[in-house]
Amino acid sequence: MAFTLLYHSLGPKTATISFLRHLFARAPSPATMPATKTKVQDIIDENPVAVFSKSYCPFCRAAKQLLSESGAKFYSIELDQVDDGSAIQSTLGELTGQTTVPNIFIGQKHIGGNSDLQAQKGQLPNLLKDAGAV
Ligand SMILES: N[C@@H](CCC(=O)N[C@@H](CS)C(=O)NCC(=O)O)C(=O)O
Repeated sequence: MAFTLLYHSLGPKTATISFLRHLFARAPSPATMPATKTKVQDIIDENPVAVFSKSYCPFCRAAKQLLSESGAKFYSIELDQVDDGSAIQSTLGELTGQTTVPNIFIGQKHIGGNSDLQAQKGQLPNLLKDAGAV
């Protein structure tokens, strides 16, 4: 209907370009999809420790190992094994400025990646206690 109106008022070529532009301008990118943003925020809010991870990532393994050795209960999601993994990763990029995994939150506070977690090893017991993760 919208295309027919455009076709008659603008002509076939301009109508096609205009219609396509309209379609793509309205399509939200995965990162801006409200459902993904809500899902990411819920994961952060509902878990004392949240690790956004990938199953094959050695940095993710090291981060989860340190958390386990520290006695922390943590939530982790493997972004390479879920359908919305890349949308979640984009949303995390918007939220934290970090586009790599692992992307770690303790007590709703953004810690960063594995190197950031390892650098906070000394403060980790207190951080985990304050967050209610141990
Ligand atoms: N310095 C970072 C390195 C993290 C990193 O390079 N992760 C890789 C996966 S092993 C990554 O996110 N690559 C981009 C991607 O998977 O999209 C850290 O310590 O966390």
